[in-house]
Amino acid sequence: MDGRVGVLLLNLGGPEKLEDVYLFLYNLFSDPDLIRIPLRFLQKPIASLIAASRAPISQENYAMIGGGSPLRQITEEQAENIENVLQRNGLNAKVYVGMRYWHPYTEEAIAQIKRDCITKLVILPLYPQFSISTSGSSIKAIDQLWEADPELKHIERITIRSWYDRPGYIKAMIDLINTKIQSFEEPDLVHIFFSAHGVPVKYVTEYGDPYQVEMENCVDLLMQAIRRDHHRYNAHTLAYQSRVGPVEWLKPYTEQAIGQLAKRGIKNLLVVPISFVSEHIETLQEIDIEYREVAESVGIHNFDRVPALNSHPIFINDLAELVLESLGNVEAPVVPV
Ligand SMILES: C=CC1=C(C)c2cc3[nH]c(cc4nc(cc5[nH]c(cc1n2)c(C)c5CCC(=O)O)C(CCC(=O)O)=C4C)c(C)c3C=C
Ligand SMILES: [Fe+2]
Ligand SMILES: [Fe+2]
Repeated sequence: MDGRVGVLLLNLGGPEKLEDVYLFLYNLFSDPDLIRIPLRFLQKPIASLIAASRAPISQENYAMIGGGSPLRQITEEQAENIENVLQRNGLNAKVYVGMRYWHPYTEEAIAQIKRDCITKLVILPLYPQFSISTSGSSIKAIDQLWEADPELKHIERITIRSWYDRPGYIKAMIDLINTKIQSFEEPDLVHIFFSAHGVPVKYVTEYGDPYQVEMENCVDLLMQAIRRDHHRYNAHTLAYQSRVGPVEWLKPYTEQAIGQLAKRGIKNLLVVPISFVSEHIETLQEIDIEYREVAESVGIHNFDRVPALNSHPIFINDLAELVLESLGNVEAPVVPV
């Protein structure tokens, strides 16, 4: 292959220390793809107000998980592991991490990509399902960097939008779900509860975000695979967590759905975080602490969560294979880690 191949993993980023929380939130709320302030010149002043008002509660939450987000470390490990699988398959590519709202920022990654004289870049968002608010926002930021810098035009870009239907991703998820189901005393009675990160309803109804459809398809694929192994597992729910602000978000909301299931007599709940592939505050604090408390308070005492994929080998191999396929190298199956 001519030139040098790079792979850029996109992610959200998270504060590494409690002192970072305000600036991280300010970056997040300054993004018009995350909250749209109709008057553009008010975006930054309003972002600083919302960030200041949310910072204390957000800091409390980060304090509960050790004082910062583990996202950077996990994403850097994923990058290293994908790079190793690519190398083993004869592709001498370098894998970079570009975060939207914290270090290493996407801009920093692109600057390094330029210095490394990369000529072909595979852009791979670490969100299985596409949303305007996540992958969309990061891809747009990259487009803007390309428009602003003529030197970047020499780098060919291959952008992967979403990949929730990849067989390796599904297989790795099923592996984790099955292991957890078997750890319950009565595996047949386990209700599988998919908890996705929410978005405001108008993203789907007004802005055309495919997020909800991709999420529902993803759950269907996972349930089909689970039923192939265990014919009796029909019981599942998809709900949406982590809403912020006063507007309506996708429903059902996770905490309300847990209450409804308790009313139906469900006693065994296995939560599957589904919109994100790494541990972060929404799994470690919101599900493991907040939603566990909600479940306990309504009488669901057998409550567990499936771990995030992080560097699950089946998942890492699948992402490497996805990169190879996007480059047209499909002849050989990947040599696994
Ligand atoms: C697919 C995943 C995610 C979607 C969709 C998403 C949309 C979205 N998020 C906010 C507001 C906040 N998100 C925050 C943190 C955060 N968000 C995601 C993922 C998605 N967000 C993750 C993984 C994280 C945690 C990162 C980490 O620290 O590890 C936060 C800050 C935390 C807090 O204060 O609760 C906010 C705020 C909106 C408004 C939105 C859709 C429009
Ligand atoms: Fe979020
Ligand atoms: Fe949250």
